[in-house]
Amino acid sequence: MTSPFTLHSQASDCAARRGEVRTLHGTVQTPVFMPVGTQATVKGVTPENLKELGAQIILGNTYHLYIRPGHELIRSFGGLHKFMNWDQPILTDSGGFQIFSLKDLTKITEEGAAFKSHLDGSKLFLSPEDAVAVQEALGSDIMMCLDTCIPYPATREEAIASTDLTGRWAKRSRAAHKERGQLLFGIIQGGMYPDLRAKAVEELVEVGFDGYALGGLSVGEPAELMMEITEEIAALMPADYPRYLMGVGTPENLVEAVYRGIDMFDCVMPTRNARNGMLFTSSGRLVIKNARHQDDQRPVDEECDCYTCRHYSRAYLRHLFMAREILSSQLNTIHNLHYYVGLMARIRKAIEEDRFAQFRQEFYAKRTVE
Ligand SMILES: CNc1nc2cc3c(cc2[nH]1)N=C(N)NC3
Ligand SMILES: [Zn+2]
Repeated sequence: MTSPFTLHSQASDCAARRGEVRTLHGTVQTPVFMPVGTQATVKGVTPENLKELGAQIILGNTYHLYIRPGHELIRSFGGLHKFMNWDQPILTDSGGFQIFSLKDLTKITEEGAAFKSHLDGSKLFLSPEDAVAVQEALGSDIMMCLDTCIPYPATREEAIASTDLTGRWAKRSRAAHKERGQLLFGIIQGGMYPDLRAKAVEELVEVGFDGYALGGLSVGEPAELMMEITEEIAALMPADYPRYLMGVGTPENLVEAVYRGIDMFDCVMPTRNARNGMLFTSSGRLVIKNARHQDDQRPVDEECDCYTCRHYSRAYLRHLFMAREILSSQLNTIHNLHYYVGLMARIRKAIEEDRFAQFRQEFYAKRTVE
């Protein structure tokens, strides 16, 4: 198994590292934040917007695309890249998390997950092999194994049973994957039990994957617990392979997880919060509908050079939000994604110059409560 990851530099005073992941559609510089494009679109922005703000790689979702429009239709268009006009890397999540988020999940057996479509209630089934086949049809650069997500909180017995099943499914996913350049990442489950997670790392490394993801975090557990587990398990994940923390997180979470050795992140926060009028800035968060922005001529963030901050005032963005204008979501999303992607670029530079611990201190010093 040759790793797709190259380590460029390791921080001298913490676990942070600077690297790159080679994929079929290009090489991704890490640490990296991946904008979420669940249904073959990063909501509210075009691929050109994404390139302009510096996105290297985006996320798609197997469950959603399997349900609608269907992976066979996307395959007939030459895959997801052609279908959505994005020619850079795409990572597709396996759907494990979405299936487990469905309220009326029917049942999990050794064979796979039987569930009802959230669209029309039709009965569906995905085995680990199906999830690999769907992602091969989508043509994603990085595929995720189908896993079972453990709710928080969960008993140790529940965590053991679920984690063992995820391990057996991982073996089947690997066996089902035809080596065609697409990468396949394993997902480490184990709930909030570090010993179960450590065992899961060992088993997945034994099977052999192109990268390893920490799953089942950011599921409602306290942030301290998420960081504790991240710290302990990241140190056990192979240093010469990509480390991906799924579904995380706030800007602070990203800084703390990079500090502990994580390379890859995805989170709906910058895009979802943008649509809800919550904007990230270098000094903290800004709620655009707040009356104090009504006649404020300044941009969202004086330190930001994104398209939105170069052309529009807080007053105008507040007006668009209050009027429920479509442009509100577009401009707010451009700004928030630019902030997240820009934060990762500043983190990469700080690690290259071996001053990440100092960067981390300065990052917090600037955060005032908005
Ligand atoms: C928002 N929090 C979050 N935790 C996750 C955890 C997982 C995931 C997506 C997540 N998102 N996808 C998986 N396939 N498994 C684990
Ligand atoms: Zn901006």
